[in-house]
Amino acid sequence: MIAQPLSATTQVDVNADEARQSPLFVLRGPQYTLETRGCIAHLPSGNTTTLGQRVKDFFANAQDGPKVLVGALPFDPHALDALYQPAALSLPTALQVSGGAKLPALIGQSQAEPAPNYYGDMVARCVAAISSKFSTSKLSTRKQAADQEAHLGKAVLARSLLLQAEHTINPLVLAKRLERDNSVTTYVLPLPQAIDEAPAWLVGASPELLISVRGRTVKSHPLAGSARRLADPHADAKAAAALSASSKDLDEHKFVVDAIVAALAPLCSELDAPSRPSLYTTDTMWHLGTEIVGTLKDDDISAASLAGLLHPTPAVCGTPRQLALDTIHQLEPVDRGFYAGAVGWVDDKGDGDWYVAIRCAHVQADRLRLFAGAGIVADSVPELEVAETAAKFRALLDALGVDDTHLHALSK
Ligand SMILES: C=C(O[C@H]1C=CC=C(C(=O)O)[C@@H]1O)C(=O)O
Repeated sequence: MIAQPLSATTQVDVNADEARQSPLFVLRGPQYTLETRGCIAHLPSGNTTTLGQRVKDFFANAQDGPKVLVGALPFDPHALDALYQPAALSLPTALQVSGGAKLPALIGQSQAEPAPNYYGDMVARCVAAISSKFSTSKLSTRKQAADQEAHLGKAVLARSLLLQAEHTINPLVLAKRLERDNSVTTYVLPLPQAIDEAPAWLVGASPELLISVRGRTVKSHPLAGSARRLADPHADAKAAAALSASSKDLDEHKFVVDAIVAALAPLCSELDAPSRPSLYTTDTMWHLGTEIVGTLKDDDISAASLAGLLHPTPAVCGTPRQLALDTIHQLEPVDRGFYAGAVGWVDDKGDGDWYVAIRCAHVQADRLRLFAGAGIVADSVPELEVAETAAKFRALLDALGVDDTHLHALSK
């Protein structure tokens, strides 16, 4: 559907009410922008294992309208996804937001859930649960341990920050602020909500491509292993060099690449993944990243079925998957919902792009819940993971104009 970068620009005037009446989906990345309006039909919801088949059945019986489904997968692969066929695709748009591009002021104290010290305790408990078979000094026994599916090697633990605004937040204004970082893909999409609740949105700026399909070409760009960007260029370069050389971060990264390669290899005639990650940077974070590129054996495999197969990768969940999911459910006090899920689109030919739904906020009326997670491995240090998650909130906090002096909840 979107093979070429689009360049035309139109202007639309959108306020929060219109956005609600006409569900608006926006995915804006360095290569192209996809915007959709309205909703013709919902994909019957289900879990990741049935996603590919449901999408296929949907397009086999699709009504008139754009032959594309847009939406989100929740973090929990057993929970229900939320995809729909939009009524119209818009050209790339310079959003003119009614009332100017203002966000309401934040009021009251932010609330960290869990509190940072509790998060540190969660990390310590997780490190204790990680099998010594996975310690970086014992890599030779690691594959054996993973094969047994019995030993936890990595789990990604998240925390959240609740913020209260003076009045209703327009999700499009927040997305527009996030767009200032052109290394990320920003997204805004409506989320399922209870009938008596205000409209809910997921708004974020993801640096991480879960899967992209164009014809038989597949790409994935997993990230794992992080360091905060620093204002001083010399210190910033040192932080990046330290990240590249960190055995703990390289280890954390390898879990993700191994899982994606293992899932894609049986479906590809060619698959290329560099043996060492490279540095990837956003305005606020350094990451280790690996570009994986392959050729599918079969035309019949859609971006949706691959997203369902890969999600949740060890970049947001852990290894082995089920054990990591159990650990996350035991330790995290707040349900992730669609944070650490995936957002994207798939068309009737199977092409599509799905991004990992990180660096985001769940926005509902005048409240925002920001999420940030960090990969925990045998060598993780609780205080450093508290600091890393604090740094990962920065993308959203900068967009909201919140500085550290107003944010006691971030690290205390
Ligand atoms: C889970 C998140 O980040 C993932 C992506 C990049 C680096 C990560 C890390 O270094 O832990 C995480 O795996 C998040 O930002 O909430």
